Amino acid sequence: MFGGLDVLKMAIIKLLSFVACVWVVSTTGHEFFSSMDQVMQLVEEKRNLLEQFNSFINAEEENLQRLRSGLEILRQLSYFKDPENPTTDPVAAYKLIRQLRILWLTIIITTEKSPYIDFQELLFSDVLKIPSEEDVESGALALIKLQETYKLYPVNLTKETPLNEDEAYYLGLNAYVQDKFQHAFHWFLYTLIIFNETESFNSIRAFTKERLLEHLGSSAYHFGSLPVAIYFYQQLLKRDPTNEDVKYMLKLCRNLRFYRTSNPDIFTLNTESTNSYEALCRGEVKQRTSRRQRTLSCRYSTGGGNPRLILAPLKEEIEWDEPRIVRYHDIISDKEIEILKNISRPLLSRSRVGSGSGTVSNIRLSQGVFLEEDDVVVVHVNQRIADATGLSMETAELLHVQNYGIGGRYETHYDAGDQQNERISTFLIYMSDVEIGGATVFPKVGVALQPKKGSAVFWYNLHKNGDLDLRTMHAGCPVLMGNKWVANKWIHEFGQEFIRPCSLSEWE
Ligand SMILES: O=C(O)CCC(=O)C(=O)O
Ligand SMILES: [Fe+2]
Repeated sequence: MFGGLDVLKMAIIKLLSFVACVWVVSTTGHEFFSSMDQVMQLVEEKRNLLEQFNSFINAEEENLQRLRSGLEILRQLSYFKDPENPTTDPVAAYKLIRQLRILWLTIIITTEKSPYIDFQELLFSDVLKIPSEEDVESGALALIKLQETYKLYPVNLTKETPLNEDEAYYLGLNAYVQDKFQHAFHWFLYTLIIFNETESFNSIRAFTKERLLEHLGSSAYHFGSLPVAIYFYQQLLKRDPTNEDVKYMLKLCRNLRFYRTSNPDIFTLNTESTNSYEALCRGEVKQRTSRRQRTLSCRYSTGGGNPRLILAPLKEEIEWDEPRIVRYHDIISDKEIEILKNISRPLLSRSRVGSGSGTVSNIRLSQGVFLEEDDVVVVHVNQRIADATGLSMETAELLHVQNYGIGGRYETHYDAGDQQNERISTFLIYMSDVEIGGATVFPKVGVALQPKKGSAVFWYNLHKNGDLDLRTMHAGCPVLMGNKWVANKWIHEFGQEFIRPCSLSEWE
């Protein structure tokens, strides 16, 4: 059938890697898409590349000039002027030999390697940080994931930054190979609209209209929307009447229509919640929970008479009662945040999940770093966490700074597992606001906490008896717009015995 789905998929995968190869110059092993801050630093890389590229073109122009004058000299040589009647004058012979030799050497040198060798060296060095093929591909998948979570059509997603046909087509292909046929269809449709507007301009594209129609038909077919598939296959057949594969697909779709009872609407994204995590990320908080949230209170806290807090009490807000989630406002200043970001920037690397050194996973799209107490700001922040929570930092982990990238997120997880000396509690500092998305959500209890720069949220992951509190399952929602920075302090059980006495009760 139609070359078979697998064949079509293989062809798409090949095309994807081809497109990525064309777009991407080199792979430096440096990852961009998982940190918005790293993406923003690409502006600097672009400026550097622009300057070097300009110098390269100037040098190449000079080189061409030299080659042209060499060609002119060759033409002028009397020997070449009259090959029928070559001269026997020894001086002319010597002159010819010498000039030819010099010219030959010049040609060799000027054609063999670029006069501006520094540029080539720069292109293939680690100095210039260029996005890798994986960056382009993962960035595309992150955009599709954003569409899924926030139910976005291509027009919604591209409101700020329109995409050209090739970019949109590439996103369609990425969605298609991930079996996300509805999103693939919408990207191909978006591509078709631009294609039709620009068809007369004869622009160079990575695909043909026939290919696009085939993908539209195929995405609709796999989604189960047979009438739409038939429509696009018909369009394709009009342009390519002898295409046997299309005739076969048309026949197949028409036959299947008799047996299928459902006809899913490919044009409308289903806004019913697929899971409560995504619904919370979209701000769909239940009436009941939002009312309960409103009854919770705010107060000034001195951490039970902590001398450091008597003069500057903390602004404490109860965000949720069970499990208790407390927000501390203005726990860290903008200046301290800038310092923490500056220390972290050069040290960031892709976040991992799991025990030990962990593994890179799409569940957690961000870059992070654990900060030693080398800087006084890190020491002060750790001290403030100790003051606010009243807990010992003796066995706590180092302060972990995180920056999220394109569609950056951390899907539902528990901070604690079932090891010894578990993470008894989490102190999560928001080091930025987030324009859209990026909330911290607790799907089991229906809580969504919006990042607010300078504030922090705190909760216990364990009951007093040491068992995991299942209600603390949480997630960092995908960032739709903004550059989200957080800092985590994970506080462990050991050392808290006399501060938070354990309980034998099953319920505490
Ligand atoms: O960024 C967030 O909102 C949550 C981060 C988180 O849960 C974590 O890093 O463990
Ligand atoms: Fe977490």
